[in-house]
Amino acid sequence: MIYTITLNPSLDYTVKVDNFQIGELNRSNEDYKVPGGKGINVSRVLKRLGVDSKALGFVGGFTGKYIEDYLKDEQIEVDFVKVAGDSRINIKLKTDVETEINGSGPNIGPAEFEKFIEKLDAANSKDIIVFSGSIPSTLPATIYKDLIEKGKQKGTLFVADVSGVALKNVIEAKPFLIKPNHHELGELFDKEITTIQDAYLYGKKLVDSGIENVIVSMADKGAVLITKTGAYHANVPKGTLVNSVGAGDSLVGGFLAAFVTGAPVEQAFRNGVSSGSATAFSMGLCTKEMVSNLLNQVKVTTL
Ligand SMILES: Nc1ncnc2c1ncn2[C@@H]1O[C@H](COP(=O)(O)OP(=O)(O)O)[C@@H](O)[C@H]1O
Ligand SMILES: O=P(O)(O)OC[C@H]1O[C@](O)(COP(=O)(O)O)[C@@H](O)[C@@H]1O
Repeated sequence: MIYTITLNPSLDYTVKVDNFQIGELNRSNEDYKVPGGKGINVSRVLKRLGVDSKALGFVGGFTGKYIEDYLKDEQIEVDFVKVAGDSRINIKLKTDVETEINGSGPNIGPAEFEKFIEKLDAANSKDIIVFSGSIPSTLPATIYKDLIEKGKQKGTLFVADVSGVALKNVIEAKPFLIKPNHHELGELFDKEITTIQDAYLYGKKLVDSGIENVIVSMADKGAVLITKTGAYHANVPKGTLVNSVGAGDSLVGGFLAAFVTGAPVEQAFRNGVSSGSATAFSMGLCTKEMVSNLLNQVKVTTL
């Protein structure tokens, strides 16, 4: 089973405004709501690619109910711990550029945290746990690291798509795979990373430190995969950027969907990049059809 963990789920509210004027009354041309949060997006992409997963984390209030109902409608198994406050609303403003405002999310108390840990304790050596997204301020900043160290003793595989301090901490626990984007990798090393060569150099440092696989996603420059035995670059297919929200989560989902069928990591990586681009070229998340249509344009080359 794949468990996706979203500690701070969201209702993503996307608003399209042509000719946006700051400080004025603007009216949207189009707006829509979807459940969000990185782990939830991974579960939704996995489902679209034909792979089941279980979504864990914390939800609360009317927004939490919306998130849970939406996922159930998509036949995604959920096992969220309920909290008293409302799950956050993240605003994705689409003008001539993309602007995001992510909320802080509800408080999580010790009893709720304990319930979550019990649910996660069910995972065993056949399972994959995906930790994605920000850590609510009421939880320990080392939560991902602590849980990886504990779970690795049981043989569970861990994937992490996190940033900032959480990424720093997670690295110490040496998960099976991490997927920073080039900004997040740059922040980690206090260096601006813009080239494939730099993504490789700094990603390699992480593999040398003991992480098995590192994928550095680079938006329209594709992605770099570094493993213990090799390094690869994947280009992106041709297409028009429609929406980059969830592109990174789609890469992770696409990777895992292929990996669980027994595909080697380089092949899973190719499927991940195709999935990321399929999402970038769509208004919502990728579909299986789009991912397979774009796949033959994604070439994986050895670095
Ligand atoms: N403008 C784009 N054109 C084509 N593919 C894209 C674009 N932006 C993102 N992608 C795809 O999505 C993947 C993840 O995107 P990225 O923006 O690096 O991740 P994140 O959402 O985590 O910041 C990329 O590796 C690529 O496959
Ligand atoms: O937990 P964070 O870092 O605030 O991120 C949450 C946001 O990330 C997303 O999961 C999108 O992530 P990516 O664009 O990196 O794939 C949104 O759905 C959500 O609003």
